[in-house]
Amino acid sequence: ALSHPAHEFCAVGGDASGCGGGGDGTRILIKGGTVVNAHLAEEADVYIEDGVVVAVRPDIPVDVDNVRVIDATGKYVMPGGIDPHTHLEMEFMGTVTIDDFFSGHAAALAGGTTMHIDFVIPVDGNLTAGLESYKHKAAKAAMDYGFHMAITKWNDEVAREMEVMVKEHGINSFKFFMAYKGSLMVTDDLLLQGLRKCKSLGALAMVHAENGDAVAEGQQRMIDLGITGPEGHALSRPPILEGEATARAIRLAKFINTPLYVVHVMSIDAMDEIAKAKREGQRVIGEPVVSGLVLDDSWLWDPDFTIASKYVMSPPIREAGHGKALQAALSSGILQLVGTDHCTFNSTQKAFGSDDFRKIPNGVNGLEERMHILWDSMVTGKISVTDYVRVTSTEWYYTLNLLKPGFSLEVTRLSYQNALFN
Ligand SMILES: NC(=O)NCCC(=O)O
Ligand SMILES: [Zn+2]
Repeated sequence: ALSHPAHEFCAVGGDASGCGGGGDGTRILIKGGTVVNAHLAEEADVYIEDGVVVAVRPDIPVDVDNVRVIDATGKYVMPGGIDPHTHLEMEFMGTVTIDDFFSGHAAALAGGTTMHIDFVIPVDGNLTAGLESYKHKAAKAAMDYGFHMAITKWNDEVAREMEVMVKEHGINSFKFFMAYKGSLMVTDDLLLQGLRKCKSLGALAMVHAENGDAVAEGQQRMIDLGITGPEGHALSRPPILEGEATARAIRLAKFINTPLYVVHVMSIDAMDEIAKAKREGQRVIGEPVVSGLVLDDSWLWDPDFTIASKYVMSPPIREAGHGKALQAALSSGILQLVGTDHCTFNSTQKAFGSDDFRKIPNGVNGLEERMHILWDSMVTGKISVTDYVRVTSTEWYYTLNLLKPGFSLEVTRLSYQNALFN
C-alpha cells in the first residue's frame, strides 16, 4: 500500500533496461561512498535516473555536464528508513495527535526516514470511511507512506470490507488493539474472527498486546491509592499484562495457524513469549520501538508533570533492564524491525491528565529521531551496518513480501563523522 507505487526499485547491479522512465530527467551520481544494503556493504557509486537507482557498482563513468555528482567519500549510502508504526493526525483519547502528514513527514525526512506506515482508524467501525478520512489527511504528504488498518468492531460488513481493503486498496495488514477498554479494545472473540479473516485473505494480523480488562483494574487500584500522577500509568499496567496478552495472541494465532506481528514490544515478558514461539517454529514478528529500546521509566517519576507526561505511552516505557534486553533480542533476531509508534501530543494536550493519569493522551515521538538513536545505541558493536539497514528499512519489505519490482525504496546518506543525515 504505497503512495507512489509508480516508483520502481532496480536491484543492485541492475542495468537501465526495465528501470526508470516517466521521470523528470534528473541524473544523479553518488560517488565513492560505502553502499550499505541489508546483506552487503561495498565501495560503489550509485547512479540514479528519474528517481530510480539504475546502477550500483564502482567507478561508474558519467557525463559530468549532465549529471549532478555528489561526493560520498567516507560516507555510507543506504536506503531511506521505513518506519512501520506511526499515528499522524490520529483522533485518540479526546484529542488529535499534533503531527500531521506534513509536519510528521518533514520530521521524518530530517531524520533519514523516507517512508512510514500509518494506522487507519475506522470511523464507527467502518473501514471505508476510515480510509477516506486518512486519504484526506494524507493529501499534504511530502514523502511515501502506506497504511495498515485497525479493526475495532466485528460484523459481516467489516469482514467484507477487509477483503476490499486487501484486493482494491493494497492494505494487507490489520491491527487489533487488546487494550484501551471502552474505545479501541477488541474481545478475544473478535480477535479470533479477525485472525481467521486475515488467514483467508493472506493478510498480516498485528496486535497491540496488553490485557485491557486488567489494565482498567490496575488503573482503578492506583486511583484508590491516591496515585494520580504519570507514575500511576506505569504502575497500573505492569509487564505481566503485556506478557499475558502477547502469549494469548500468539496462542490464538497458532490455533488459527496464521502469522502474527506484535507491535511495540516493550518488556522482557512479551519478548520472552515471542522467543518461545519462534523456537517452536511459529511465525511471529516482534517490533520494538526506539523509546522502549533506549529509555527507562524513571522519567515517569519526574516531579515536573510536563516532563513526566511526555513519557506516557502504552505499553509503558519499562524499568531499566528491559531496554537492554530488547536490544539484545534485536541483535539476535528475536525481534525483527524497529518502529517508533510516533504519536505526539503537545504539553497542553498532555495536561488533560494533570489530575488523573488515565486522561493523559498516550504517545511519544520518534519519527525524526529513530535512525540516529538506533545508530548511536546499537551500531556500536551490537549490530552491523547491514543489520542496521535491515531493521530500519528493508525488513518491512520482507515482512509483507514486498521486495519486488513496482515498489519503491528511497536512498538516504548518513555521514557518520559529523552525525548528519542527508
Ligand atoms: N502507544 C501509544 O501510547 N499511543 C498510540 C496508540 C497505540 O499504538 O497504542
Ligand atoms: Zn501504535
